[in-house]
Amino acid sequence: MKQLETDVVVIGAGTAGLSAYRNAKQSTDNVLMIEAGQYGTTCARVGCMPSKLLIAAAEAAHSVTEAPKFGVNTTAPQIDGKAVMARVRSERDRFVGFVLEAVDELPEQDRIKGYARFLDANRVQIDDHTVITAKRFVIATGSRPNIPGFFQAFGERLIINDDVFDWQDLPESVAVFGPGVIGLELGQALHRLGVKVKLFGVGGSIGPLTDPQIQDYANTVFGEEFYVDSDAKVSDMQQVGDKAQLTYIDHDGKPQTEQFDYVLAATGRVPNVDKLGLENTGIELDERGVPLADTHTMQCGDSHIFIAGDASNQIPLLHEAADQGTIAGQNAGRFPDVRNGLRRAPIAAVFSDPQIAMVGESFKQLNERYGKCGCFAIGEVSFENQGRSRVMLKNKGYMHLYAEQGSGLFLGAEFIGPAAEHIAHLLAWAVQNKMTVPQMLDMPFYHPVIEEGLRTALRNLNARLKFGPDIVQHCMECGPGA
Ligand SMILES: Cc1cc2nc3c(=O)[nH]c(=O)nc-3n(C[C@H](O)[C@H](O)[C@H](O)COP(=O)(O)OP(=O)(O)OC[C@H]3O[C@@H](n4cnc5c(N)ncnc54)[C@H](O)[C@@H]3O)c2cc1C
Ligand SMILES: NC(=O)c1ccc[n+]([C@@H]2O[C@H](COP(=O)([O-])OP(=O)(O)OC[C@H]3O[C@@H](n4cnc5c(N)ncnc54)[C@H](O)[C@@H]3O)[C@@H](O)[C@H]2O)c1
Repeated sequence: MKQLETDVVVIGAGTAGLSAYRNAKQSTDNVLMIEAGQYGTTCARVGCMPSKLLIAAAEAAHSVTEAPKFGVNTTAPQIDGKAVMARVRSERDRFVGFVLEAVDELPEQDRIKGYARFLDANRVQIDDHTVITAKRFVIATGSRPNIPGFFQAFGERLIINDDVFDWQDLPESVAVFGPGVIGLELGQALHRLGVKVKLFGVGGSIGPLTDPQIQDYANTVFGEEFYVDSDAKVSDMQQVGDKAQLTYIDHDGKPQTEQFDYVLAATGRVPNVDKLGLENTGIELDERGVPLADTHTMQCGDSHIFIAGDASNQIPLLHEAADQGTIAGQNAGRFPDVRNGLRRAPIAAVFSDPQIAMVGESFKQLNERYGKCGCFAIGEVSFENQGRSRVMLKNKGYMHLYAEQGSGLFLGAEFIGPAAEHIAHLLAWAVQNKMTVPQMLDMPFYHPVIEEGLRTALRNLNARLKFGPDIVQHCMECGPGA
């Protein structure tokens, strides 16, 4: 067994780990980064980027399908599944290539391949070849799909997102379990690419939404386009030959038995912390075995161990992994001088159509914080008659904005609608700058743009905060259709 000594060990070379490594190096040269799997990051290999590539192909197909509604007649789109998947894979490989180039540029002696496991609070063993003694650690081991055991009945017909992006061709049919972020994005994209898709959930939730009214709207909109049952009753799961078979109760209450080429499990993700030997470190874990870490320093208790990215189970998104990696890496590098890092306003977007976005505090978080004191107001707008959205035939959507009574402080938003990824940025910047609703209404709004819908919701919110009059229907100074 090889023995090494160093100042900082970073476990995991994903987005959080790479960022932690770079930042720790600013304080000490002695940093080792351990990677058990392939370099290239989850985001580039099997996450953000290939999913958006598949969605882009689906959008291209959908715009052809929609063209006759503008008087532009076309034949139905001819989808070449092999070509779709070839582009997904080749562009994905390009993105992965950039990461690999960056990793290659790091000093070879700093990179160790193998699975790291804590022997005690200052030693990790890598596979069966190396033991490293270190003064500080950053855990950046990411997450993996959480697959309920009963799905094993589908045998090799059961797949996860990783498998989709290695397809050589599109299948004929897929049952997707989990109408969360991954299930919605991939399920709708596959449907638009001509794959027969049925999307099953539990408990009625859809996407990351917590506001019941926006959830209902989302359930209706997606259900109008393809089969979505976010509170499904599914039984008799099994593999039959080369198909997955299941029985479900359809929207009319009738049992249906159906076969699919694949069952895609998109039922949430769990942090990769269970096989790390954390019990040997003495740090405090929550009920799910995840280290309790300060959200501003990423420090586990008052220990010399830091955590970042999906492993922390805080906010499993790419930009959060990068930020947490920066904070954890800086603090591990200069420990015991531990400092608070920048945590930005929460923002999340789902690349479905219509898109979904969450900004600041969610409806659920606000209710937990304020209880039933009536201390926050909700402003709303429907995008169904919003001018620019109707022009583009993108007029499906509903928005809720939240602000504090008395101060008018803008707190957050949940919405589904056109260009939600962009509007979410305006709103997140407003949250981070601690803007009030009147201040947001002082900002410029062009015409005709989707943001005019946001202005209507802000005006409605302003009135409900008792800061101004209710919105005027068909407001003339707003421009036609605003
Ligand atoms: C399908 C999908 C789509 C997504 N789309 C988006 C999106 O559009 N926008 C967005 O913001 N986020 C998206 N995400 C989430 C985003 O990909 C993750 O939040 C982010 O990649 C997490 O980065 P990380 O560094 O924590 O983990 P990873 O990049 O997974 O890195 C963890 C690394 O640790 C290694 N490792 C694990 N255990 C050990 C060990 N014991 N020893 C050594 N190495 C180990 C792993 O091999 C891995 O390389 C998506 C995720 C998925 C699955
Ligand atoms: N656009 C993005 O930013 C993006 C895209 C994809 C993934 N992600 C990240 O990845 C994370 C994981 O995504 P995810 O979609 O796997 O998780 P998720 O938590 O968003 O959704 C899981 C869904 O599965 C459902 N579910 C659980 N058990 C089920 C069962 N037995 N049968 C049917 N449904 C079941 C849940 O009710 C929920 O709707 C997300 O939280 C997000 O942070 C982000």
